[in-house]
Amino acid sequence: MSAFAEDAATLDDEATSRLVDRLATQGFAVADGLLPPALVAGLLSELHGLEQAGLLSGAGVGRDAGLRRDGDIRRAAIRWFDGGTAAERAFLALADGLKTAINRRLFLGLFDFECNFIAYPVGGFYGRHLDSLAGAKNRVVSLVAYLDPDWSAEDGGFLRVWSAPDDHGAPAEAIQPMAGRIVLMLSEEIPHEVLPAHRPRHAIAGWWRVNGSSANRLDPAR
Ligand SMILES: O=C(O)CCC(=O)C(=O)O
Ligand SMILES: [Fe+2]
Repeated sequence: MSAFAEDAATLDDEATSRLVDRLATQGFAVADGLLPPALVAGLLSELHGLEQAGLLSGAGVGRDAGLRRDGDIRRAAIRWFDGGTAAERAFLALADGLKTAINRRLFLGLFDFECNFIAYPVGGFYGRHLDSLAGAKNRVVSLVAYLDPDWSAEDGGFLRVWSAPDDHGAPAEAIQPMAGRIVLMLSEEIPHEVLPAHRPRHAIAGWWRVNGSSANRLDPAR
């Protein structure tokens, strides 16, 4: 019955290879139109349901350890995917297709994928960070997907990205979190931040990791 049957969601080959090319040359890449609109709507309504049911954690009120740990850098609430809905499974299937395309182009040996919903309240933000800390070779490529329709520039919440860990100049790009837009970043290379959102902001963030045995041989052939 769902409009996003798992097997119906396939990636457009050309758009995917353009995206992965830009990831390879630039360290990050943005694409619109790869996620089917019905899937984006389904994921947003799932996230709204989780919010209403009080099933997100770290909602910015300082009650749990996770929030105390990063409360200064992030004001948002999350929920890990458990693959329990058709929308999650369809998204994971698309992520798997992206993984194949990235591995083919960059030889990164991406292996598994973890991902969470993120809900930023009004005033929510995420300070500048790298998704993978130096020395911890875990997260190699980051994927962010945006879910909110009609996001305007006045709504804030831009994702600012820099081109290298030691780049403290002006951001390379400020990405407006439009519904259906996805962003890929090399997790160890691209610092990024989420500017304060002026309306509730809904996203998915996921990370591909390498498996243990290849974790010390990260060498994008470029
Ligand atoms: O919400 C976003 O745009 C980015 C989220 C992010 O950077 C993260 O979860 O690591
Ligand atoms: Fe991040």
